[in-house]
Amino acid sequence: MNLDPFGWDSFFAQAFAGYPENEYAPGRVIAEHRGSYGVATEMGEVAAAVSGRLRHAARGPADFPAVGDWVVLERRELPGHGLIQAVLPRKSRFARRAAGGPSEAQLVAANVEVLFLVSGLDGDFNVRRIERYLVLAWESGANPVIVLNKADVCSELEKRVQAVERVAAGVPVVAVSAAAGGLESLASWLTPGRTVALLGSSGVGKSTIANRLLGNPVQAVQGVREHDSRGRHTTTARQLLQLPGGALLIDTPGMRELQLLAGEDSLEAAFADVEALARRCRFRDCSHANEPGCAVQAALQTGELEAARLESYRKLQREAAFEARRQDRSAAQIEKERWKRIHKAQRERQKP
Ligand SMILES: Nc1nc2c(ncn2[C@@H]2O[C@H](COP(=O)(O)OP(=O)(O)OP(=O)(O)O)[C@@H](O)[C@H]2O)c(=O)[nH]1
Ligand SMILES: [Zn+2]
Repeated sequence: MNLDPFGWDSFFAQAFAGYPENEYAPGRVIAEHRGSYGVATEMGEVAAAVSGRLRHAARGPADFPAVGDWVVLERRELPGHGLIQAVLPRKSRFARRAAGGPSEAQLVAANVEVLFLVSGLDGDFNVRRIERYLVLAWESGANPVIVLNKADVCSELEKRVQAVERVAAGVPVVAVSAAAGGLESLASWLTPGRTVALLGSSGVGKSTIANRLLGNPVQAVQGVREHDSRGRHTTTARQLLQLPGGALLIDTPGMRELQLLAGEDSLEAAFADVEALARRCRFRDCSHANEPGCAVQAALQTGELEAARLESYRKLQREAAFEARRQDRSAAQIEKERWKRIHKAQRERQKP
């Protein structure tokens, strides 16, 4: 099987070049179930597990494979058994706080190239929330595209698109209606072999868009997710899906739980306008409260900067600072958790 349709390219080929081809084969993680992986390889899809070597070398959850990762498999074990020896460098990564305890980031997806940030144009419309998602996008390394859905029920379309464009800093903004119209305006990002993902709050239409992109409603129901009796989503195993046009969609439940886990750098990227103003303040450590010569306050006066945007930036800065303190754990604690994981894995293996 040719791996190009799964997104194999020169970036990954170069990373794989260090592994002898007669011993190792590359593959892409297309599904993850507690500790085991579905991996697409030249020999077809295999069920795979991480090797003891990888497990022991891992410094944290982020060193384990995630959906979308390209991994290095032991060739002699294929196609019957996939043994993952290494994870190739990532183009992008999406992390969330690991469940249970003060643990470090856990990956929910890797190597997303285009991230559709979905927002509703209906009563739920919220520019501040879009700002937050943009920070997340910059943090991940994927290229964001802002998708404003439900254009069919929006009476002030132009005004809202412009409001978003003002905070988007050059990120493309498209208005669509997944339910009523088509998604042709997303086509230019859906090129063969390119990996995309949808991110946005509950109810904005991510499932509707995913089903539309998948084209075949029957396949969409089976392949993506179904609403169970309680109206909640249940998920199936396949999490990296091939769209009819050849693009790849990562659709994992983990993406739904993503919260801001951003560093200062991505904040600065998302709020470059405020940063540029702050650099013009008279005092280097200006708090932009009531210092003389404050360019930020001046911009608020002229209306160049919206007070809500500044407040949003401050709030996100506080969160980032909190997160940084949380992640600043001692090496001993990381080591302790590593051993806990190893022992747990050993117990799992010993189960009949
Ligand atoms: N009017 C209108 N409604 C839409 C559109 N797209 C989706 N909806 C509706 O919005 C509701 C939520 O859509 P979903 O696709 O389930 O939203 P979601 O983002 O997947 O939500 P979660 O699964 O909770 O994360 C559904 O009732 C959809 O029918 C649209 O373009 N226009
Ligand atoms: Zn200032």
